[in-house]
Amino acid sequence: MDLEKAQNRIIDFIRNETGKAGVNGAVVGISGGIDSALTATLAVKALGKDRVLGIYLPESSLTPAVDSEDANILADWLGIEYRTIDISGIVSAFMDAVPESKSADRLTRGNLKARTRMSLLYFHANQLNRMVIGTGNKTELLLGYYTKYGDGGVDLEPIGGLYKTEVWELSRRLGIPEPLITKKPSAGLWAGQTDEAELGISYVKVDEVLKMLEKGAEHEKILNAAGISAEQLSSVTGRIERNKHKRKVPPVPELY
Ligand SMILES: Nc1ncnc2c1ncn2[C@@H]1O[C@H](COP(=O)(O)OP(=O)(O)OC[C@H]2O[C@@H]([n+]3cccc(C(=O)O)c3)[C@H](O)[C@@H]2O)[C@@H](O)[C@H]1O
Ligand SMILES: Nc1ncnc2c1ncn2[C@@H]1O[C@H](COP(=O)(O)OP(=O)(O)OP(=O)(O)O)[C@@H](O)[C@H]1O
Ligand SMILES: [Mg+2]
Repeated sequence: MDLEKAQNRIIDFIRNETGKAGVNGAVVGISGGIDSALTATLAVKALGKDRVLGIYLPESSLTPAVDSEDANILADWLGIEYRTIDISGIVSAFMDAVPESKSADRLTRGNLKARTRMSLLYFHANQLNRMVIGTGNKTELLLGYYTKYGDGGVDLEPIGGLYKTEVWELSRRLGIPEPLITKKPSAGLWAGQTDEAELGISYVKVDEVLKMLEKGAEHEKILNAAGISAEQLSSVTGRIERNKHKRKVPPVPELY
């Protein structure tokens, strides 16, 4: 990939889409992770620092302190307006109102957190006449590795054409502070969660696999070239298949 060209296209995309929508700017959830860091950086290049609001949305009992430091470092580096809203009280009020949620599995509870963050970002977008800028990369979008209407509930996906490994490359090129680039990717939905452990494969390998699948390569060839197990490959293809619905608008029955 020509990263210079990709960067310019993404910047134009953000400028054009927000311009067409007639909004005043962007709202981005800043987690201290690299996807949001790159997205916010490109949004600032497209719109200027005064039109990008970054919101850090920790859960006090769970989010590691390093995320707060990294989110702060990024916001300072970009010079954007930055707010912090703790989601713990909202999530626990939900749990109190829905008693069975306390015994729900960690995935169901985790998705609730992602959807709580989405609601807070849209609150600000509504108030300020801005768009919610998503941070999904191509790897996540292909795998459906995001919460439907949670972190997937956004107005634009500017880095949705970049594989995760390309997110790292472009981030280095733009001089994003290194600790955010080397940090292990995590959705932060439960204690100790990391993307690669949950997916059962590294991002380097999964990107290799996704690129080969995109070119229509045979599974046998992919197994040999990527050096992964048949179980890892079927887990990847299973995710793609299972999560196809996330990339469609909800179906409507034909009545005539
Ligand atoms: N065929 C179908 N057609 C239409 N809708 C269908 C469907 N199958 C399920 N559904 C709906 O989709 C729901 C399941 O999807 P969803 O609610 O998204 O839940 P699900 O895909 O099960 O879980 C989200 C995954 O994304 C990961 N995640 C979330 C957030 C952030 C990040 C990150 O990297 O930062 C990662 C998370 O760790 C988990 O692995 C079902 O409850 C149902 O409502
Ligand atoms: N604590 C948080 N504060 C604000 N936004 C958050 C928080 N956690 C998640 N989000 C939002 O959800 C998005 C999806 O999370 P995801 O983990 O995929 O991206 P990331 O944290 O930016 O990067 P990484 O994959 O390196 O962890 C984030 O980019 C961010 O917009
Ligand atoms: Mg993260």
